[in-house]
Amino acid sequence: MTPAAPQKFILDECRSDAHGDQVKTRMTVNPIDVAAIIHRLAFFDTFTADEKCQITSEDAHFRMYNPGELLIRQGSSDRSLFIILSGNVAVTESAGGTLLAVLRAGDIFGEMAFLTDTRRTANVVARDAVIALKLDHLLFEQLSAEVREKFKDKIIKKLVTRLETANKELTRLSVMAGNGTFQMPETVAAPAASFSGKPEVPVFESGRELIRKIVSHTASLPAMPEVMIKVQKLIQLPATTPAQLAKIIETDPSMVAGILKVANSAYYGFRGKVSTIQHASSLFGTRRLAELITAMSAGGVLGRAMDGYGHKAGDMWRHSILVACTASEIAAIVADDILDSAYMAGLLHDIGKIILDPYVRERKVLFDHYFSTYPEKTIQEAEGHILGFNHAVIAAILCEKWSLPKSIAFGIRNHHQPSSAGDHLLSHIVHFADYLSGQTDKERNGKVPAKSLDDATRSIIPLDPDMIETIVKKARQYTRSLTGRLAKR
Ligand SMILES: Nc1ncnc2c1ncn2[C@@H]1O[C@@H]2COP(=O)(O)O[C@H]2[C@H]1O
Repeated sequence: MTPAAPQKFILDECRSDAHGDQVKTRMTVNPIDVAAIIHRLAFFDTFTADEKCQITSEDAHFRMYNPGELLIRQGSSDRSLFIILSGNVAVTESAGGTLLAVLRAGDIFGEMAFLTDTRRTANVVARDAVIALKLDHLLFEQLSAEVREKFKDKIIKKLVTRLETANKELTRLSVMAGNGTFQMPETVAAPAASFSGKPEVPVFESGRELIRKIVSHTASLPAMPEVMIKVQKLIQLPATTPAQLAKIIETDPSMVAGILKVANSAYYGFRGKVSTIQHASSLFGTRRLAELITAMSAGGVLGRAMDGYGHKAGDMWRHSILVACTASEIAAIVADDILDSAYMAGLLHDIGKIILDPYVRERKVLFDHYFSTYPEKTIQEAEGHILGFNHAVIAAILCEKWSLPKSIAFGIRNHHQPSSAGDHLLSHIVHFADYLSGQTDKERNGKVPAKSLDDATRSIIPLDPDMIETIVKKARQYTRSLTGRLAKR
């Protein structure tokens, strides 16, 4: 059956002006095109050709929206119903910016306010160029009783499908949170959305959506500290001297004090008091000085308190320095050509947590419940179950933004499952260093679950117990000399 094409057809293109107000431009569109779209959409398959013609009459409101344009604002009180003819829209909720759904051609939205005369429950934003049929009450009342009934049937079907999707999402979350054995806490197991108001329970984006969101917002990720950038540039040049490195920090009194404190610590055991940065830099030499400045400059980013992970200010910085030193001590034994990379990868191995912290905090109830069910599980296992990926995976995004060498990004990416990195030595070194540092953390704070050492790492880096004891001792002293305290999570 061929649908009757409307006689005349006008599209309103909506744009935001400089003040953010919506302005409409009318444009004529080939009616055959829209009639063809409507004919293809399953949504209209129960409508007769005459009924389709009624809908696409000259009074109908077909609209075009640009990518990013707001079709519905949460809390507003208009009551139109929308049917997407082409393009995609995102349904989000204002409080946490959570993505509730992505709707496509043939999907209907705005039915909640349309049916119940309540305020809009979510925002609806065009993801790309969208053409939609917008039916307000006036237009709806002008349609024949049969057509109105068919619309109502479609709305009911959509609501049923949406409820099924919400139920499936809840089941998926509970399965992800523990291979089907982990039960969601009461508050989370409640129905995801009542459709008569705000969702009672937060509906979180899937792992894939979350990664997409993070990747599309890289501008908001922390920048590499200025001092670190300068050090990285200088150490690429073979002729760089300790004095040139010292110049970077000599106007920063807290950095100078930090370097002098390390120079006078038991870890280095230099003879006599070191009281100038020039003296300290000549004693340290280029590589050690570059490491120290890098570690200190990372304090601003790594030293933040992280509510989601329960790290107090300074906790992660101390742990990172412990892993950095342990990794470079291991590299000194097994591959001294990657000493610098080992230190850097060790220092930044947990940097993905900085990006994930707000999302972990948002899902705190899930994490708390996971750990109360499985106290021996590690944070990366909890992330895998709840988010679908762990912080090491997400660290690669920041490594790219900071233009770090690919090998460092790869070593960080694989530090929790080094066997997936084959014989990539840096991945095994960072894993070994994190494992040994985890033991220090556990000694200091019994609540930290023990990390296990991958068998592949054990055979690729066969350290004997004496070597391990020496490495751990040196790394603890080094961390103490830099931070004043031992690493503690
Ligand atoms: N979880 C959800 N999944 C899909 N669409 C939704 C969801 N929550 C709200 N919406 C749609 O977003 C619209 C916002 O305006 P209304 O509240 O009128 O109607 C709402 C629904 O059509």
